[in-house]
Amino acid sequence: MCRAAGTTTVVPVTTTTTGPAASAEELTKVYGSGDSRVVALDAVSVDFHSGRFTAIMGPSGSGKSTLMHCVAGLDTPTGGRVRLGGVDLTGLADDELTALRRDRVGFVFQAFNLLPTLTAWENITLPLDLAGRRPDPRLAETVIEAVGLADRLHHRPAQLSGGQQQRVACARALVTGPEVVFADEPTGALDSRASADLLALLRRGVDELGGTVVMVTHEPAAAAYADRVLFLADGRLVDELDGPTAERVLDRMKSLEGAL
Ligand SMILES: Nc1ncnc2c1ncn2[C@@H]1O[C@H](COP(=O)(O)OP(=O)(O)OP(=O)(O)O)[C@@H](O)[C@H]1O
Repeated sequence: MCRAAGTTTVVPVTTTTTGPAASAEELTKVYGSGDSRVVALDAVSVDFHSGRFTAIMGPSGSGKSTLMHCVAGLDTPTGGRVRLGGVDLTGLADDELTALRRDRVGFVFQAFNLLPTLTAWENITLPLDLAGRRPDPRLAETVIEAVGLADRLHHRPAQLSGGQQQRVACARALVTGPEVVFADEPTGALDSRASADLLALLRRGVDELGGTVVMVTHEPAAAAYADRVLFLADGRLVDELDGPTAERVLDRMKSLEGAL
């Protein structure tokens, strides 16, 4: 799964720190061949700006997860380019991609993916331990305060509610100070109250920690926490909305689904 601390893989770092936190250029992903060929992404170009919260929406099968996985270095594109924190992912070897994900990216998945034998605190600091890094005390304190679990840090995941577990996963994603946090349906397994807490936490990660969040969601109310919503249909970027409200997102989704 993860690499042990002390491994020597070094991710190439460019000297440029301006520009988007991540970007895709003419990104194409094709699965299968012949009769089972599926074009999941069809020449998608998009920038994910630093310090912004972007939601990705679209009908089922439109390519949302594929886009996120390719930009996060979890999946390899068929064509086009991905840049993440100034690094061109094209042609990186597997161990370089692993190191890049470990050092520069945070993930929050629908299934919380916490290690059951570790406490909340040990789960939160696991990526740092694996990278042989110590938590930045100020960042750790801010994250723990934001997560609101100061009195639960020594509990194991089974002793926490689903909402609390997801907030631990979110803290784990934020505590490394990553270039981008990628969240794939992070509220999919939560009730509305726990969803609101989690989304507020991601929002604070952007507003107070200067993070960059990219989130795939089906829920207009969740997308309304973002600064910008991208809409995919049939593997193409077909629309976007700045300063979204749940109503406006729902309207766009209805017109998209009506057009299919
Ligand atoms: N590993 C795979 N092998 C073959 N086809 C795949 C694979 N992964 C995804 N696809 C196909 O690629 C297309 C896009 O899938 P993707 O999961 O990115 O869509 P999505 O918008 O995230 O869907 P959902 O909202 O249902 O999760 C779909 O037609 C899907 O069936």
